[in-house]
Amino acid sequence: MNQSKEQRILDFVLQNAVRGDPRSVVDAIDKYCTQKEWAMNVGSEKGIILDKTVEEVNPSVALELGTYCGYSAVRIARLLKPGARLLTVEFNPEFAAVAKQTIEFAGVQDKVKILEGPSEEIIPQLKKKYEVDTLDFVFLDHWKDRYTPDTILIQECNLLRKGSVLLADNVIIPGAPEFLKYIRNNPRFQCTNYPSHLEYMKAEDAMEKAVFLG
Ligand SMILES: Nc1ncc2ncn(CCCCCNC(=O)c3cc(-c4ccc(F)cc4)cc(O)c3O)c2n1
Ligand SMILES: [Mg+2]
Repeated sequence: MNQSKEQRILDFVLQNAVRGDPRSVVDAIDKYCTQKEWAMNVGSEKGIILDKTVEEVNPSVALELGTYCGYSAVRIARLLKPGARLLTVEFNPEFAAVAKQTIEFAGVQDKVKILEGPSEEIIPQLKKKYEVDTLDFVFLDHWKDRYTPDTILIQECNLLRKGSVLLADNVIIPGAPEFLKYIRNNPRFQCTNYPSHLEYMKAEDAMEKAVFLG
């Protein structure tokens, strides 16, 4: 049965990156997706915005919605302090399997837990089943029309604390206009827009940061 694009990306990582070196895994995926096949990883330019935000927040508990091949999970996990952890949600089992191998090859598996299922099911389980008190950082990179309902659900589940940071990918392409309207008009969030470009392309994109004010 012929390979998926995600399998081809993983094979390229296994053959071109260095086991235990997260930077080499990130660079290998960026190289493959620049030279061979486009894929919806956050990419190197928006990845720097992600890195800077993670370093600023220095989260003990981080949540990612939309794991895909594990590119941003590796980017986030490599920056986490000892004992800190990333929970990443992916409902496509094939993507989750590729991400698991990418994360293990990078050597960050002890910091990352892949939760398979739709975000709307997983989020209400975080406190009891996954022993989360509050989330310090949330990276939204899943269905763009789930950004708003999941941000509301995260608040309803009492998962945010004063200073929790949300960072949303793709607010221009594919776009999350309803999320921007919701979050920018919500007095409980302080928003900042970071213009950038669609991964591996010249088209304009942006990320939106929203700090929960409590
Ligand atoms: N609820 C729930 N819970 C858990 C889940 N796990 C996965 N999903 C489904 C997520 C499906 C992938 C989401 N990501 C994107 O769609 C995406 C697209 C583009 C893009 C595409 C074509 C273009 F021409 C231009 C830009 C670029 C990006 O950077 C993107 O992130 C879940 N859903
Ligand atoms: Mg994205």
